[in-house]
Amino acid sequence: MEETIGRAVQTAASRARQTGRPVLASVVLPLADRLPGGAWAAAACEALGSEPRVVMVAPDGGPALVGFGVAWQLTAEGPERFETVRRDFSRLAASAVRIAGDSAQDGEPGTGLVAAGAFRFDPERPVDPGWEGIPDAAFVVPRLLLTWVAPSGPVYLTVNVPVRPDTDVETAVARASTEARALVRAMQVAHPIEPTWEGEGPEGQAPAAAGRRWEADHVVPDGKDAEVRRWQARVGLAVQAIRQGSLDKVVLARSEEVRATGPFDLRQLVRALAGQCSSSARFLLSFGTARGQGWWVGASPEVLAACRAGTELRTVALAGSAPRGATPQEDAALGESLLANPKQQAEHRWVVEAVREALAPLAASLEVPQSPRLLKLPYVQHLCTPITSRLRPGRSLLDVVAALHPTPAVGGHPREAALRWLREHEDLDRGWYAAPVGWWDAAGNGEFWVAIRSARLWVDDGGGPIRATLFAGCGIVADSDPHDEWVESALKLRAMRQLLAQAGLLGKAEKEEVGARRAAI
Ligand SMILES: C=C(O[C@H]1C=CC=C(C(=O)O)[C@@H]1O)C(=O)O
Repeated sequence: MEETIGRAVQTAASRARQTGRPVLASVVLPLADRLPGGAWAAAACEALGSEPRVVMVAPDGGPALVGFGVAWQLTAEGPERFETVRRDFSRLAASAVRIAGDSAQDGEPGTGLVAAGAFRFDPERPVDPGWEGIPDAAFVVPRLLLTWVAPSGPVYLTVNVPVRPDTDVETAVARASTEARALVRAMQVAHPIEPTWEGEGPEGQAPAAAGRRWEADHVVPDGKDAEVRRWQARVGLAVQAIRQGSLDKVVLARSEEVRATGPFDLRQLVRALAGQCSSSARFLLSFGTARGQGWWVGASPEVLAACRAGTELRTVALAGSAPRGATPQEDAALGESLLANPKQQAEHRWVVEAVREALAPLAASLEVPQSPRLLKLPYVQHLCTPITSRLRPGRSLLDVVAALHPTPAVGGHPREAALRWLREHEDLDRGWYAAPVGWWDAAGNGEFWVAIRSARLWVDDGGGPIRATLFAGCGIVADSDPHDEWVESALKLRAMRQLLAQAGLLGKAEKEEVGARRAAI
């Protein structure tokens, strides 16, 4: 290992001295042939005692990435944020020294040069204090990166070393090798963490736990009347604007502030994330804010764009929601009526059409099913249309992300009218909520998800309990009912409340509910 890292750093140092600019040395090493599913979380929890900077786990057995430290940072501001980080990353990759050591495969998805991070939803909206100092695009190339190409497939370790013209090669190699060895040792003793509950039953099967059907009186907490009224008034305004013809659909979001009642342990949070619904992409990013240390976590069911080898493209239209039923019969009936509901179908169709339109110049041969299917999650079921295609030559995943965001699943239709309406009426800075979160690599692979079912956690500089802001939104169309939309948003917030409860951050009542769910499954 040390020899391979040494070779890469030595070459990068010569290149850096020649050009007078920093160069990244990147080495990919196979770590083990096979490690059981769930081990990605163990690595993050046990390794080094240092906290992971990024955790990104694709749904349903896609690649899982756990990154430590920062070798390179890519940031950008403003509407051009997608193009800026794409260009900066391409430059970085063009000058980098890359070695796939031993029997490591060059170009395995999510190995080597990988940038992981998040974008701001709307750079044109004024920034609230909670998001102050956080760039509109914030990506890192981690110093150490563990990649599970598939849950029980090979595991790779990438070591990235930034090398400046004046870097002392010996010191840089020794440091990188020591860090890498410590991580490998930690991995050997790490115990895989299996998900504590998978969250959803197989499609068509009703969830086993009682109480999954959240009626309005369960989800409207005491003392929140004023908030409910404010929300309903805003939904009313949106419906009015739609009926007057200024837009067809707008997705209205709200947030919920929670103060932790238990101590914060990042390992617990990562464990809880591992236990989240496996048909959602799990992500965790740690970042510094003006207020102190922060984390951005979520379990999103919505793929914005995923790409393999620079060509194969996958996205999904996800919009239209119903609760889960308490019995298989009720669950199936709720699903059937969602599929047959013209309001929900219209809400969904705007997304499918917008995806078609946005992809037309970027991708060829779009495959779009005639009608949506159901995606069943622990508390809600959605209308879902998976879309596949091939990128046209010269186009990149970041071009697709820029073109798709925000889809009418999180913004509205027409896009610009919806964004203008939101800037004026939504009393919330979404920050990274509902914006693309994900990673891409130098070999044309990458995955971006829409950061819904997400929460921002932070601890003030002075210490004290962790605070969390949970986000959820609902698509509003001409015949939306403000009360139903409140219930729907409360159901969506449940995913993150459960996560916080499982991480030991929320109180007894939430924990008991999780306990009941586990017992029932
Ligand atoms: C905006 C969110 O959900 C979107 C994704 C699926 C279904 C949605 C809906 O039915 O409104 C939303 O478009 C959210 O969860 O915060």
